[in-house]
Amino acid sequence: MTASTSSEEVQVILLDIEGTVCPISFVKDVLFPYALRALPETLVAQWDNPDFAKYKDAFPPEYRQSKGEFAAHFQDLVERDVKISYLKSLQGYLWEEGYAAGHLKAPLFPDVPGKLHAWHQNGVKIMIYSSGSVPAQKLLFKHTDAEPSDLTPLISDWFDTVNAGLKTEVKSYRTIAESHPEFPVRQWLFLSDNAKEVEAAIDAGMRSVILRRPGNAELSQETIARFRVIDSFSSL
Ligand SMILES: CSCCC(=O)C(=O)COP(=O)(O)O
Ligand SMILES: [Mg+2]
Repeated sequence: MTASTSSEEVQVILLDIEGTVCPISFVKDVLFPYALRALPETLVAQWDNPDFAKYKDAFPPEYRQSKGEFAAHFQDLVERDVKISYLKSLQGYLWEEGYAAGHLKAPLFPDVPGKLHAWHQNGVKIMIYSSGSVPAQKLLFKHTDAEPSDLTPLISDWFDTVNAGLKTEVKSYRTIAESHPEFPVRQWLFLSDNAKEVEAAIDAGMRSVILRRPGNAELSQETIARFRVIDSFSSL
């Protein structure tokens, strides 16, 4: 494969989601509002359901006193785009029905499906690392606008803030690489829109490239000077 940024072959492509494989607007303007709208009805129906306890009880006790306080805290976290695991876990649960009913479908950047198939065919492992929960990641890749829509068979492993840690921390990338000791860390390539994430991955020993996608925040001159920046997976 040609994803190499040096002479050694890349064996694992580790992918961010938002701003890398799909537009930020899908997450911020479609997924987040969908979960906000679904929450009140879900709280009424599920508040005392033991199956819902794993989502509810993960919230701090001070926000579990009433449905109103719970919903207000949820909304505050979403508005501040806080990447905290108890929020991400509940969002994934709230999106489930939307994907199943066909109301949600992930719009991938046009170069993404073809490249995922090509990497997979060439034996390169594709893994995901997103702040979105692993169940939410699987929903997104199962329900894409690609043909075929379900791309989950192409993905070898999934990482989030629960099983790996925060995406801006070097130790998270070490944890991920160490979970697949068959691939030395220098054979991993992490693709993300976020310079802090890319820096952390490089500090952990991975290779890493920044995606500059339509709708992403503008990159600083310093970022452009320090890191390799591409506009499409076709450049790899
Ligand atoms: C798994 S789709 C939802 C993505 C999400 O909730 C999010 O916060 C995006 O974070 P990313 O790490 O993919 O940029
Ligand atoms: Mg991102």
